[in-house]
Amino acid sequence: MPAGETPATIAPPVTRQQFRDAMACLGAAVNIVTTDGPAGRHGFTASAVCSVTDSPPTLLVCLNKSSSAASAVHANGVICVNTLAAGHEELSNLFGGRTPPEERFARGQWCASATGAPMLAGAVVAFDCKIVRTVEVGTHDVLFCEVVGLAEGGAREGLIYFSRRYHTLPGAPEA
Ligand SMILES: NC(=O)c1ccc[n+]([C@@H]2O[C@H](COP(=O)([O-])OP(=O)(O)OC[C@H]3O[C@@H](n4cnc5c(N)ncnc54)[C@H](O)[C@@H]3O)[C@@H](O)[C@H]2O)c1
Ligand SMILES: Cc1cc2c(cc1C)N(C[C@H](O)[C@H](O)[C@H](O)COP(=O)(O)O)c1[nH]c(=O)[nH]c(=O)c1N2
Repeated sequence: MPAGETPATIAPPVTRQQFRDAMACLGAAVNIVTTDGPAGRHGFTASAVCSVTDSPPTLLVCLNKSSSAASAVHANGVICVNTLAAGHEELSNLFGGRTPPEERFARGQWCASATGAPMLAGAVVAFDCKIVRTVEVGTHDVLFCEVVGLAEGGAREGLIYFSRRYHTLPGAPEA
């Protein structure tokens, strides 16, 4: 559409495909959300991650209820949100579905965070969290997560998912 023209509107009801096509226009950081505990180790790729409040430090993660990671996440009650860096595209796809959990962790270097959830060496940042509330909305559970620990991985270039593709973000200049 040429700049300055009125955008074409879509009449209700908005279909799933129309919604997805529109959401593909929103760039987002890519994260691997991990868990460990009595229900075992698991993880999934998530772009639906957002800051909620800084007091107490809280973020939210939207988790598809049909994900193979869902039961472990709920039972363990802890997650680590590992924000991916440039070069992590393959790892993102590996955690993006249809691979058994242990095969996912065969790639990348992982250590246990304070909550026990796997933390990725080389992530841009990692948020170690306890799940404090869960709200079910449609196909997803919205996990409200209190951040109990942080690790800055030191990776310089970021990774973003936009228009169904990965893009690299340049890092901040050296101080
Ligand atoms: N929030 C999510 O659950 C979510 C987000 C991104 C991608 N994905 C999954 O990753 C795969 C590839 O996605 P893609 O971006 O290349 O193409 P796509 O056409 O499946 O999705 C486009 C955009 O729509 C949104 N979306 C996709 N599936 C969704 C869902 N089930 N619930 C809510 N929002 C959803 C996301 O913002 C996504 O980037 C698909 O299987 C998709 O379902 C899921
Ligand atoms: C870039 C990108 C972004 C997302 C995803 C995928 C990819 C490639 N997926 C899908 C999710 O990772 C996938 O469904 C899980 O790995 C579960 O798959 P299995 O049920 O284990 O096969 C995903 N799922 C989810 O529940 N919330 C999310 O925010 C996202 N975001």
